Amino acid sequence: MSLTVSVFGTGYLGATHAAGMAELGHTVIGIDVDEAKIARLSRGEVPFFEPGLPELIRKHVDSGRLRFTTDASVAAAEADVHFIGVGTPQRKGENAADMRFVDAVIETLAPQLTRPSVILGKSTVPVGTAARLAARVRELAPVGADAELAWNPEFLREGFAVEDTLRPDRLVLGVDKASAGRAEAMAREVYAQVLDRGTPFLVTDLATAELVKVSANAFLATKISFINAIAEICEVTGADVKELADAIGYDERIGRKFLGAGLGFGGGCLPKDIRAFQARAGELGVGHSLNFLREVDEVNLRRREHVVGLAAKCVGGVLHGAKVAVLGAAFKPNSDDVRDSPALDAAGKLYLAGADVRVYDPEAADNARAVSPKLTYSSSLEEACAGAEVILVATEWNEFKQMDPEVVAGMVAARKVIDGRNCLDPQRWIDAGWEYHGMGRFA
Ligand SMILES: NC(=O)c1ccc[n+]([C@@H]2O[C@H](COP(=O)([O-])OP(=O)(O)OC[C@H]3O[C@@H](n4cnc5c(N)ncnc54)[C@H](O)[C@@H]3O)[C@@H](O)[C@H]2O)c1
Ligand SMILES: O=c1ccn([C@@H]2O[C@H](COP(=O)(O)OP(=O)(O)O[C@H]3O[C@H](CO)[C@@H](O)[C@H](O)[C@H]3O)[C@@H](O)[C@H]2O)c(=O)[nH]1
Repeated sequence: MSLTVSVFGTGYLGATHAAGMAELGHTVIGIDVDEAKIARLSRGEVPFFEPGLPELIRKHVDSGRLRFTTDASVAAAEADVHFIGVGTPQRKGENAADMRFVDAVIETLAPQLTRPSVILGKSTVPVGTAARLAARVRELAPVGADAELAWNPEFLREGFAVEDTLRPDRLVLGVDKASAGRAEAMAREVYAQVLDRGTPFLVTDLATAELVKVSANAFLATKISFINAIAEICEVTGADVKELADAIGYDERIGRKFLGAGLGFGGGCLPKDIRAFQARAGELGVGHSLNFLREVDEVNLRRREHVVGLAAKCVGGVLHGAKVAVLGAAFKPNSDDVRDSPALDAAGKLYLAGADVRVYDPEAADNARAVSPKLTYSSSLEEACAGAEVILVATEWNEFKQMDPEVVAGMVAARKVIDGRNCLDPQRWIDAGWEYHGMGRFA
């Protein structure tokens, strides 16, 4: 059945979710407080880089099934179900999540709910948030208990956001067990097409659903820091972390995915989510349970220092005045997101050490310039590498993986490369006369 759906927040998650819901056959209203973003989306333009999303947004804006507005009352009047996909960033100077945006949606929307409705939260939130908001909705909504709130965490990956939205590994729904069950029935209708394919659908209580999300991200972050800690050992023993990861990854209990050693994890999710999780555990009096996440964070941040140290070694110990090409600014390829990007952080550290840094990223330069305006950005690989004394590959874009070491040799002042993502073929670069440094291999 076709429903009318609203999505509050049209950022990386919300815009993709809105387009995905339209693709599933629903009529969708995307709502944001950012007027410029809404204006662009209304023209069928996507304000960020996400493969496949522009096509999907344009398709459904053109068909009339997807529209965008800053007016929340349109959603309240028309939609059967409201998704919340606004940001929950790290609070300045603290580990905890900033809940202002989620709270603002509830305070704006709930008083306007004059007909039976369901609110499904998708944002990543501290455990306990959904129960608090469910009570607040009952208090504020003119329809009272006929407005139900449930939590439906999102697991999409940037770069694969459309695919992950339309074909998720699983759907999780946390419901208020005391409610009338409207939320579960509505979620089953919204996701009918996805469920018909046999996608696992787990219905839990509110706290479990919230914890599933942050536990998944904590596990992924831990897996990456585990292999990076092993990489540190490989670096002092001459062992090869990639061969090691292959070998342990064949054990199905371990698995090869997320054992990519390198510059570590960044982005708008993993770093802030492990910090918010620790903060929440502390509030609950069980901070000790997640002490290991502090170490996960520390291992991760050490990788950024490590590449700066390697770059210094490559230029004879003195970074001041040394020409360094940093290839990549996005936190991962196929995204223009620079939130907590290891690439940009490493570039900033090199700059602060006095290096003459040139950053090149095929998609993320504008976002990078906005957060790190003092860095120098190149508009091509050639421009960044011209005269470089060392190259740091910081994001594994295809353009960098496919570089021909013979060709790049013609651009640089010295054949020295740091492969911060272990994405180059070391032997090929060594054969072309390069000094090659990997992460946890060819150290
Ligand atoms: N980015 C991802 O890949 C991803 C995946 C899963 C979960 N999440 C979670 O989803 C949430 C959103 O993340 P994001 O990356 O899309 O953030 P984002 O910053 O890209 O987007 C958030 C949007 O919310 C808008 N907003 C703020 N206040 C609002 C309000 N009161 N009403 C309407 N819109 C409002 C902002 O203007 C912005 O456009 C976070 O909790 C994040 O942890 C993100
Ligand atoms: O083996 C690996 C895998 C990833 N990374 C890094 O880890 C970060 C995060 O990567 P990824 O998880 O692919 O990106 P996100 O798009 O941030 O997705 C994560 O965060 C989202 C927001 O919560 C969740 O929905 C996703 O399931 C979860 O994978 C990036 O900097 C990667 O470079 C590594 O260093 N080594």
